[in-house]
Amino acid sequence: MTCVGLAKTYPGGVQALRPIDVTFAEGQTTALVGPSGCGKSTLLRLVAGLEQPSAGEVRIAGLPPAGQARQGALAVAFQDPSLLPWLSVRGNVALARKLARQPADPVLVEDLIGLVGLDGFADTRPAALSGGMRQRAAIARALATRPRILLLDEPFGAVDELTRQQLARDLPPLWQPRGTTTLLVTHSVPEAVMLSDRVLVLSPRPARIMADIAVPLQRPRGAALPESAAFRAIAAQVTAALALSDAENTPLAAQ
Ligand SMILES: Nc1ncnc2c1ncn2[C@@H]1O[C@H](COP(=O)(O)OP(=O)(O)OP(=O)(O)O)[C@@H](O)[C@H]1O
Repeated sequence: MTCVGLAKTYPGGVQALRPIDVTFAEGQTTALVGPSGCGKSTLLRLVAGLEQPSAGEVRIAGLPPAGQARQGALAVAFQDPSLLPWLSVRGNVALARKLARQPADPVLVEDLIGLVGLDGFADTRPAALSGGMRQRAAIARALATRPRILLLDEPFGAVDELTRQQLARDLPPLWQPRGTTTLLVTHSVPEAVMLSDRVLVLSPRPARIMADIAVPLQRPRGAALPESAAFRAIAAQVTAALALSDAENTPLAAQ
């Protein structure tokens, strides 16, 4: 997946993204971190085909993103999960396959619901779930089509800290062995390092890539990994790059 000269200025003149050139290797997970409002979600929405670029383009296996989403090859789980209120968790997860015209796979649907920790809530409707549970349902839904590209925008934002850490350990094995290319927006440095093969640190708005940091830590990654020297060294690198990015913050960029 490649972004070539990808830039976005919103109607009204807010420049969110400077022209960005970046290639995401197949099967890799990349975390996007940067100051609030810098343009991380904009980049994700452009890659998802939910937003049109002002310049440049996104290519996924040589094609624009829109067609990929329709075929279920590209899936998103965003911070505010848009689950259908009249369907149960199971119904929402299963619907993703139907919309992508993939055959029903009840076993996969049950497996995913269990893996995100919603066993016992498969028949529950979104209104009766907590925010964190809805986010987990959205992750299960995103994985239901076995996408090649997975876009996660602060997917654990409403999840408590312990569950967050558990999801950061348990979820990557769901997509990594399948060669899924994953982009993850997060505000948490430990989460970025735990989940990814690469961390991109973005500048204040309009975003550009300030640092491109490799995360060559072995998988699977266990609960003790954040205590290791290797993990801490990478986290320190990301934190230092974020501090540099913050230092660039002008009153204009902070608006
Ligand atoms: N639809 C829109 N119309 C106009 N401006 C927008 C729109 N969406 C986002 N913006 C602006 O573009 C800039 C980047 O927003 P974006 O949501 O991409 O940032 P972000 O890095 O994801 O922020 P956060 O970390 O706070 O979620 C912000 O100044 C925002 O106000």
